[in-house]
Amino acid sequence: MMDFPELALPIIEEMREAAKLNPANAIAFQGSPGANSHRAALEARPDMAPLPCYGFVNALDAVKSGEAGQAIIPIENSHNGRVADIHFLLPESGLSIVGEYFLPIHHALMAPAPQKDEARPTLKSIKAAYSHPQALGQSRAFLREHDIVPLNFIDTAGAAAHVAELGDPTIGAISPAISAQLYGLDIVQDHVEDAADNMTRFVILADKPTFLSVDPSKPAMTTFIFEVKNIPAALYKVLGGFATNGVNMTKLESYQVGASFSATRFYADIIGLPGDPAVDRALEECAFHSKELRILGTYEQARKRG
Ligand SMILES: O=C(O)C(=O)Cc1ccccc1
Repeated sequence: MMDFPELALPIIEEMREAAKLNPANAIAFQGSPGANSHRAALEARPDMAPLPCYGFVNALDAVKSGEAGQAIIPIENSHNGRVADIHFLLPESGLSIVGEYFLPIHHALMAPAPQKDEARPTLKSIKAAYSHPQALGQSRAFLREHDIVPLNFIDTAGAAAHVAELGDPTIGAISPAISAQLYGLDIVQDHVEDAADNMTRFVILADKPTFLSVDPSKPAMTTFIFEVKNIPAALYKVLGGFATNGVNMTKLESYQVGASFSATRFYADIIGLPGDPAVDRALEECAFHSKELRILGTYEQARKRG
């Protein structure tokens, strides 16, 4: 299936109409109404109209085509690692990171409400549950403990709508509690995430960087990708530049480019912004040892680091 569940369509249509009134003031997110990304959009940009998009690529395309002024995308989770493959998507999209947002995440297990004199769904009666792979990963121990088979769906709220459409009381969804209300499901158990401090970091994207509007007196982050030259110790030398200039790197991830497995690209976050002499020197050294260096964005910290 390459489209939203039918049950979600009336709400989506309403949200699309609202976003169309002023596209520059719309913020695209991936998933059906009620998804975590929807809540992140409402909290991070309360004055903007959230625009639901089926996949991450559709959310980025909405910004590129001018249907939305910004997009909000989950990139990493405190307990389950990478979320969207933003490493691939973002450099290709040509968009810039203009902000970040941290959202505490809670999941509920829900299932179709009983018809007439049917029994209410219980932990024992649910055999399988649909959700976004991240939500399933964040509830792994809970699912195992209750012998519930995890089934992938493109987003958590869409999973809830899908389960409501299936109407099978043995098949549940792991989704934010609000989805139960939106799609008419029963909450079997709330807070099924394995870690109470489950947190997801989102990035906010736009077609123009906000580098010049970042207040230099406020703590900022800079995100960039680089591909080191294929010589021994190139990464060591790049990191040396950040070390000697006292620039704090808070994230470094590697990923393969193409099928040769010899070209490794890195995705990094540092504290600070270009224009600061220490950051400029470290980035210059990084560029010297790299085939490619691209800044994806400089933005104010949503949360103090270090
Ligand atoms: O499917 C959703 O609800 C999303 O927004 C993606 C997601 C899933 C789990 C945690 C954070 C974000």
